Amino acid sequence: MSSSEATAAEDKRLRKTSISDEVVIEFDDVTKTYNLYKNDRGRFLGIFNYNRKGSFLGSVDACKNLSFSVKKGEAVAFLGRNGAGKSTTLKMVTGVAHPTSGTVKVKGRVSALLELTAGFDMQLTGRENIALRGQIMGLKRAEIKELEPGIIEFAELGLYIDQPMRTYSSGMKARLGFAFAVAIEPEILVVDEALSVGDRAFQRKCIERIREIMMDETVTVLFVTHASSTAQEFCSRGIVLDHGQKVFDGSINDATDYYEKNY
Ligand SMILES: Nc1ncnc2c1ncn2[C@@H]1O[C@H](COP(=O)(O)OP(=O)(O)OP(=O)(O)O)[C@@H](O)[C@H]1O
Repeated sequence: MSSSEATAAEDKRLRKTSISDEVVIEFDDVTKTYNLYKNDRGRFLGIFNYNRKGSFLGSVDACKNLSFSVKKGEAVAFLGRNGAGKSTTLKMVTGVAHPTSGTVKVKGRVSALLELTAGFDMQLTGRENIALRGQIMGLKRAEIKELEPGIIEFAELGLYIDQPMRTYSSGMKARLGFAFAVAIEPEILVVDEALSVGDRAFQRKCIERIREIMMDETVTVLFVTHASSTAQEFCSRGIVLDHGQKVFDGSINDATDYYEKNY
């Protein structure tokens, strides 16, 4: 076997290779603008275009004229410096943020390993929050009941599963968030590399689980990173963002080269 064949074989072993032609994520000329105000009162009044007191400070385009599409089964790394617009892009995929102009189309069940504890009701127990999150995601009661034991087991919460979440440590909350996100068999998985869940032992377990999902050929993965070997290990494609704009889109090796040379 020649060295290029050996490299190709190695690539095949590590990265997802069967990518379908079906487009599951499409950004068309997307701009996301955040307005900045002196204080929360100004921000609130800004919603009604009422800012006579001059609390409007300016605006930031977190994403600017961003267009790209992702096919089912692709694993794409988003590279860029702090503030480049990576999180904002992913938030528009998960539906937490909406474009100021342009369109975002997403097809399939999205699971986000970003802000794991957002949306939990701290007065409810862990078990009740599983049901609540399931309902919000449109799952049927029977489906939630089926997922529940696996989530509880993965989160390792013991008796705390029936205690109000306000009594949980921050690591315990994140563990439940992670366990839920990976239990629902996502079709699109959004991962922030900076994600930290619980202690070291639990983090190892999470990384293992993320690896398993990422290797599933039918799952589309979006991965946020500051250029790392993990992205090269799992992703076949890299998109480099700079001040909200796409400045490179190509194979992961070319993308990390571009990023390392230019930033
Ligand atoms: N809610 C918000 N209100 C105002 N500005 C925001 C908001 N969210 C993001 N921004 C701004 O938008 C820009 C892009 O931010 P974003 O979080 O998407 O960058 P990032 O590439 O994920 O950065 P990092 O690597 O630091 O996580 C930054 O200038 C940031 O300050």
